[in-house]
Amino acid sequence: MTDMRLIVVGAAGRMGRALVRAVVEAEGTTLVGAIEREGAPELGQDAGMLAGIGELGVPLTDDALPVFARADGVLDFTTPAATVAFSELAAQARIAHIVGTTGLSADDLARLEAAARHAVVVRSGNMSLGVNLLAAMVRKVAAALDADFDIEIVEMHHRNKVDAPSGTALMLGEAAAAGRGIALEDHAVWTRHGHTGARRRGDIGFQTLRGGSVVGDHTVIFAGPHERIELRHVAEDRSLFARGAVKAALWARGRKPGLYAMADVLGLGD
Ligand SMILES: NC(=O)C1=CN([C@@H]2O[C@H](COP(=O)(O)OP(=O)(O)OC[C@H]3O[C@@H](n4cnc5c(N)ncnc54)[C@H](OP(=O)(O)O)[C@@H]3O)[C@@H](O)[C@H]2O)C=CC1
Ligand SMILES: O=C(O)C1=N[C@H](C(=O)O)C[C@H](O)C1
Repeated sequence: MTDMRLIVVGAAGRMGRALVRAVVEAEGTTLVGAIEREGAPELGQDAGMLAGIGELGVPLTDDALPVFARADGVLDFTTPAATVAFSELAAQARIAHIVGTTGLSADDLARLEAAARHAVVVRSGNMSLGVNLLAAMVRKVAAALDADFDIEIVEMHHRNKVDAPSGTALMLGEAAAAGRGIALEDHAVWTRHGHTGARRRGDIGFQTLRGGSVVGDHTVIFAGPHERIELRHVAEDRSLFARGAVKAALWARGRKPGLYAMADVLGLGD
């Protein structure tokens, strides 16, 4: 089979550069385009040079349309607004859209779902094997324990992260809620400050830490009477997420249009 032709959007970003390296390193994929936002200072620069792997002959451009027309898939770790716009382009071009962007609103998600009627969309708040396994474990543990065990989710990320809680923390919260058979939005506690009163039975709490260069730490705590279970994942390098995204693109090739999750790619679905 010929190589899958991939585009990286947001190619000058932290994840964008890791994605360029992952596409070049993977077997069966070729980088055919690198997109950045209009006015970005990196436009015209070579994607490989920016990613620290030498010249690839792929200059960064803000003219997405012709690039989408010659690709099979797009890897997108950008911003919610950009991701929604790229989902429409990917749907028109009928190419796979791999979405790692977090902080999407309900309206953004509805627009991704609409795009997924025409093309394959794989979306996950975390593309690593470890976190997707962790989510499956959290669901099982939450199903096995009753509300005598209080669930708290703690995450820490680098100082430049703009959304909170992290997409991964939300995923883990959804997994815990699914295990318990409750709706997360009815039980989530996003912040605590001041005289909060005692903890409400069955709530799922979120704590967000930001600082330094932390790639991504997540802990799910089940705190019961006289004992505590803590399930933890530590991401050590962004290449982890980038390799997951390339794996998702290869999995998406030739598949029916629809909205899929990384759990589908990894065979961890229900
Ligand atoms: N699902 C997962 O496994 C992971 C998800 N993420 C998520 O990925 C996203 C990006 O993270 P990160 O790389 O750290 O962020 P960065 O800010 O470093 O990168 C985002 C890039 O997208 C660019 N961009 C913004 N708008 C557009 C546009 N319209 N067209 C093209 N490019 C655009 C930005 O340009 P500029 O800066 O010039 O605005 C920037 O270069 C976040 O939502 C993060 O949470 C991160 C890691 C793993
Ligand atoms: O912004 C990041 O850096 C990360 N974002 C994702 C999230 O919001 O969970 C995944 C990873 O933890 C890194």
